[in-house]
Amino acid sequence: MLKVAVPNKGSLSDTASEMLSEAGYVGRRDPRALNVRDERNGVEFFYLRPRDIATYVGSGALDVGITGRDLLLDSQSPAVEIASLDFGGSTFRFAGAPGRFTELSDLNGVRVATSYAGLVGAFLERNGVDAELVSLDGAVESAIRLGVADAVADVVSTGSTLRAQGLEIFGPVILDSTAVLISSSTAEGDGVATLQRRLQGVLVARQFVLIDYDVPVRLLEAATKVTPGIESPTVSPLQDPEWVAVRSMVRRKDTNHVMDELYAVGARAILVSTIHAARI
Ligand SMILES: Nc1ncnc2c1ncn2[C@@H]1O[C@H](COP(=O)(O)OP(=O)(O)OP(=O)(O)O)[C@@H](O)[C@H]1O
Ligand SMILES: O=P(O)(O)OC[C@H]1O[C@H](OP(=O)(O)OP(=O)(O)O)[C@H](O)[C@@H]1O
Ligand SMILES: [Mg+2]
Repeated sequence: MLKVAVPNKGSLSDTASEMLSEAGYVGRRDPRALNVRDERNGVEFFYLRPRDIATYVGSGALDVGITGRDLLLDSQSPAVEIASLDFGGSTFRFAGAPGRFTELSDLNGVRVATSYAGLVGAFLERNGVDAELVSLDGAVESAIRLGVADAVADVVSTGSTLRAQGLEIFGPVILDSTAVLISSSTAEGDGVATLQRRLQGVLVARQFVLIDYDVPVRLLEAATKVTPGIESPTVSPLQDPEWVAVRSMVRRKDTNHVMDELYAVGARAILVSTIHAARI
């Protein structure tokens, strides 16, 4: 059985479980269950703290897992990222009192609070900065006001936590993070490939829509430039020999722009439908 680690709490847990369920796997009914066996798919899910997932997967105790790229790097585990899952996006940044710091080298000799000491320590070392790390469990933005640090390094999503504390981002981006699928460097085989393909299919179904339209044959080339699809658009004959029907996949976020452009080119009867599931 393929052993898969899933976040049991925190920002990544709901979407990770939703994606697995959309990919056809059995989820947990009891929110406190620590593991669930999905016999039909030959997978056992282990619900673990996101911070611990890279440790379990890196040790080979579990085959694959869903966690954050920042947590994977922080753990310094030998697990490897095998796919980006396109949710839980954040950046990892330094922040301090407005005007106090302008560049990375200003951190020499100061105290930096973080709950990602592995990630931040490695970044500072790579960049030749000698700062004192203060390791905290969370809510690190309070560390400056409370006097235990001069700067912080933390996850920034909307930036509202930093703003609320009156702190200002400075210095380079430490990391762009997202939820990722990780595997033990030794894990391979059909189970992992199937899981990866299924999750990829969920991403495609979430990110793309299907667009259908009719267009005069003489305008086909211009129209298919707007909707080139993933491989190539499907073009079908219509009863009227001067018109064809076209079907193509389009990024969901571009839908309305694409419809406007198609209409301007001369396409008509433009219909958009959602994709329920996909295997690309
Ligand atoms: N506000 C956020 N928006 C998006 N992703 C986030 C956010 N906060 C944390 N993450 C991501 O979630 C992962 C951290 O998981 P974690 O379980 O620690 O989440 P959490 O929300 O901090 O939970 P908790 O603080 O309750 O432990 C990291 O990969 C991080 O990049
Ligand atoms: O940029 P924002 O949208 O404000 O999000 C960033 C905040 O979210 C996370 O905090 P969380 O709620 O996980 O609390 P924690 O610091 O205790 O982990 C993170 O540690 C930041 O503090
Ligand atoms: Mg947190």
